[in-house]
Amino acid sequence: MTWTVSSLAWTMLIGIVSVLVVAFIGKAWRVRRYMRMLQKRGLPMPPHNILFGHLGLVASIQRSLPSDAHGHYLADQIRQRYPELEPTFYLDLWPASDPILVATDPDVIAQFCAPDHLLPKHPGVKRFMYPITGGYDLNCLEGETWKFWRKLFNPGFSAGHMQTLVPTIVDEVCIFRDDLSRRVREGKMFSFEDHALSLAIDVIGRVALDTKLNIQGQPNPWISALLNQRRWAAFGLEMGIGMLINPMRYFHIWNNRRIMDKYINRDLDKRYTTSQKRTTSKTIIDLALNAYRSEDAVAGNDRGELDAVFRKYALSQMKVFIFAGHDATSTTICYSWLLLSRNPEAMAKIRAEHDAVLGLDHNKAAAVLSENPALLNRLPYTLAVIKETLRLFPVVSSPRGGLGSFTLTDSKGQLFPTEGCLVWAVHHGLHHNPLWWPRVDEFLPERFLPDQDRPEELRPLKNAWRPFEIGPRACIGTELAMTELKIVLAMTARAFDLAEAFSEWDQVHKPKGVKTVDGERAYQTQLGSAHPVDGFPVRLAAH
Ligand code: HEM
Repeated sequence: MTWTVSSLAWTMLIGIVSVLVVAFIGKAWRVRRYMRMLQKRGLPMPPHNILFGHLGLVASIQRSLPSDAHGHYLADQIRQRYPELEPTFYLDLWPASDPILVATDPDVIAQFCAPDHLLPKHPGVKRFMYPITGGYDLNCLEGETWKFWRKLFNPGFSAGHMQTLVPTIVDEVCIFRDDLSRRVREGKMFSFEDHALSLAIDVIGRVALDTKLNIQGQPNPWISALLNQRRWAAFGLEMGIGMLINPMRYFHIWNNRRIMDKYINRDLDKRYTTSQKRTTSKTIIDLALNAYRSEDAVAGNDRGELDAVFRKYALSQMKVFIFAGHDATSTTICYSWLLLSRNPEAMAKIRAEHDAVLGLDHNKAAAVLSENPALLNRLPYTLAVIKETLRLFPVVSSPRGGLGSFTLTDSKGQLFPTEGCLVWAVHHGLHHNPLWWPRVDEFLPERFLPDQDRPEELRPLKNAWRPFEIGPRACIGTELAMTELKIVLAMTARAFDLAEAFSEWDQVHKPKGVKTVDGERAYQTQLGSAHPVDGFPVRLAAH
C-alpha cells in the first residue's frame, strides 16, 4: 500500500512537471515565433536569436554595467550598440519578461499616454507597488475608481494651493540647511542623499498627513518600515528568482506593512474622531476623509468608525503619497547639486539670480520666500537647472500593458502591435537620444529658458521632455516637486560649495567590479525609483 501511494505521488509529480515543462516550451516557442514574425514584417529590433531571443544581448549589456545599475539604462545602452536602430523597437526577454516594446520616441509615447488613447498600467506596476501600498493606490488604480480618487486629490496639488504651502516647506528646508551647516563644521564625508530623503519625507508628511514627521530630527519606525519595503519591491524578475521566492522576503513585506498600517490607521482614526465635520483643509488625509463624510451626509449615515473598504483605499493612498512624494524629489535634489557642483558657470548664474530676486543676504531667503511665495515664479534659471537635471537624470519611467486592438505608429508609418507586450516609455532613453536633443550629454540649463533668452538651436522638441509624463496619468505631484526643488536651491545654493566624494568613498569601501555607467560614477541605482548610487557621498564647505 505504501509503495502504491508513493508511486502514485511520484507519477503525479512527474506528470505535473512534464505539463509545466511542455507549457514553458510551448510559450517560449510562441513568443520567439511572434518576434520572428514582427522581424519579418520589418519592425525594428536588435538581432534576434531564435533560442534565446534578446537574453544574450541583455546579459552582455548587464556585464558591462555595475551590478546595481538601474534597469532604465537598458534602452540607451542598446541604442549605443545599434546606432541605426529606430527609437521604438521590440525586445524579447521571455521568460524574464513579457515581450517589450521600448519607446524612446516622443511622438510614439504621446500616442499611448494621451487622454483619448490611454494604455492601462502594466501589471508589473501593481506587483511593484504591492509591498509598499497594497495596490489600492492612485498609481495602480484604473478606470472610474482611479478617476474618483484623482479628482478628489487634485485640489491638494494645484498651483494655487502650493503657494500657500511655501512657508511650511521653507520651515523644513531651514532644518535641512542647518543640518548641512552642521556637516560643514564636522568636516567629514557624508551621504547627501540621507539628508535629501529626510527633508523630502518631512515635507510630504506635512502636505499629505498634516503631520510633522520630524525624520530630520530622529528616526521614525513607520518611515523606516516604508524605506525598508523598497528593498523587497519587484516589477518582475529583476531581483532574481531566489530572492523573489525567499520566505524572508514575504516576512519582511508582512512585517513592514504591519508597522506602517498601525501608524497610519492611528492617524486616520484620530483625525476622523476628533472632527466629524468636513474641513476646508487640502491635505491628502482631509480630502479623503471629507469624501467619506460627504457620503455619510448624503446617505444620512452615522457609521461611528471608518468602514473597512474606505480604510483599505485610504491607507493605500496615504502610503503612495508618502512614498512617491519623497522618492523622486530627493533624488532630484541630489542630482541638481551634483550637476551644479560640476558646472561652475551654471552655479554662478543661479547664485546671481538668487541675489537679484531674493536679496544679497542668503540667510534671509527663508523669510523673503515665506513672505512672498510668488517670487518663486521669478526664478527662470533655477527652473531651467531643475528641468535640465530631470532631463539628464530622470527618475521614473512609464510601463503600460499592450492591448489587442492597440497599435502604435512611428514617423515612418510603421505599425507596432502592442498585444501581450510591456509597452515601456523609457524616459532615460528618450532624454539621452541625440535625435531629440542637441549636445545631448552636456548640462545646458539654457535649453529651458524662455524663448527670448534661449539660443534657437537648443529649443526642446515638443513632448520630448517628460520626466513627470504628460497626459491624464502624469504625476499629480509635479507642482509640489517643482516648488520644493526651487525652494531647496534658493535656500542652499549660495550657502555651500559641494564636492562629490566618490573617490574617497571607494577608498574606504573598496567596491568590486564595474563602478561607472558611460563613465559616470554617480550613476542611478534601483531602490524604489532611480537613486544616486552609494547615497551620493560628498564633502561640503561654506561658500
Ligand atoms: C521630481 C519628482 C517627481 C518625479 C520625477 C515624478 C515622476 C512621476 C511620473 C513619471 C509619474 C507617472 C508614472 C507612470 O506613467 O506610470 C508619476 C506619477 C505619480 N506621482 Fe510623481 N514624480 C515626482 C514627484 C511626486 C510627488 C512629490 C508626489 C506626491 C505628492 C508624486 C505622486 C505621484 C502619484 C500619486 C502618481 C500616480 C498618479 C496617477 O496615476 O494618477 N510624485 N510621477
